Amino acid sequence: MDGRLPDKGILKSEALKQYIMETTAYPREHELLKELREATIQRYGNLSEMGVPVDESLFLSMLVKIINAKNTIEIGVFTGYSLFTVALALPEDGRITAIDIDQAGYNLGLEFMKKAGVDHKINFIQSDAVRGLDQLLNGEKQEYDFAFVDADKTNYVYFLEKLLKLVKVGGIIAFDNTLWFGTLIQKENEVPGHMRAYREALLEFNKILARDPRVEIAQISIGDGLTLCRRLI
Ligand SMILES: C[S@@+](CC[C@H](N)C(=O)[O-])C[C@H]1O[C@@H](n2cnc3c(N)ncnc32)[C@H](O)[C@@H]1O
Repeated sequence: MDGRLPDKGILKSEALKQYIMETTAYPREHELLKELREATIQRYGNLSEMGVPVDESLFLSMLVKIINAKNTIEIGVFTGYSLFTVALALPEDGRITAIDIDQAGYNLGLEFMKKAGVDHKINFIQSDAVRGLDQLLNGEKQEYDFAFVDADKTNYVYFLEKLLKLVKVGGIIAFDNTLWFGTLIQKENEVPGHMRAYREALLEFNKILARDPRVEIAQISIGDGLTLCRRLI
């Protein structure tokens, strides 16, 4: 993703966003997640916005615990804020398979995951996710309890198809950025050019999900929009 991004998130009141962060998110942020967030800003500047926001991380952490997830998968790691969140939330013998085409971001996050003693739960695969998921499907049969998808939005339909084979019935597939900075309700010409392809893809993806009988869905208005899909069949 290149070019400057508008302020992240669907909440358009900066004051309310700040209130949420300061009252309920930052006070509960794990010290090492905070350190990773700061290191990400230092290294990546404006692109650090790609990491999930702190309030969404707290939500993901609670969700993973509520469903007693043990074996999970993540598509789109960057420096690993969401990966580290899930690694902390999993039990000691929990496992996350994480796929990203880029390894440099992950290497930054790994330092902090090692400090927290959760790196043994992570199996990082440097690969294009389309190829990575195909390899997982062709390998030893695994059943995942939870999947978090935060990679290229033009492939969300493809990721859904593959994950519906990898995540167990009753498991959750969470798709991030499904409201794409709130641009889905804007006219195309009001949206910065570099954000239009993902806007188009997400408009289509949300429609496809709404009529897919294989999943129960819930659109969560947190961060940049998070859609939970529970596999039904
Ligand atoms: C929004 S960032 C992920 C942020 C991360 N979840 C976090 O909380 O820090 C998207 C990541 O997806 C990766 N990515 C994009 N398209 C991909 C693809 N087709 N296959 C694998 N990785 C991809 C990018 O390299 C980038 O690191």
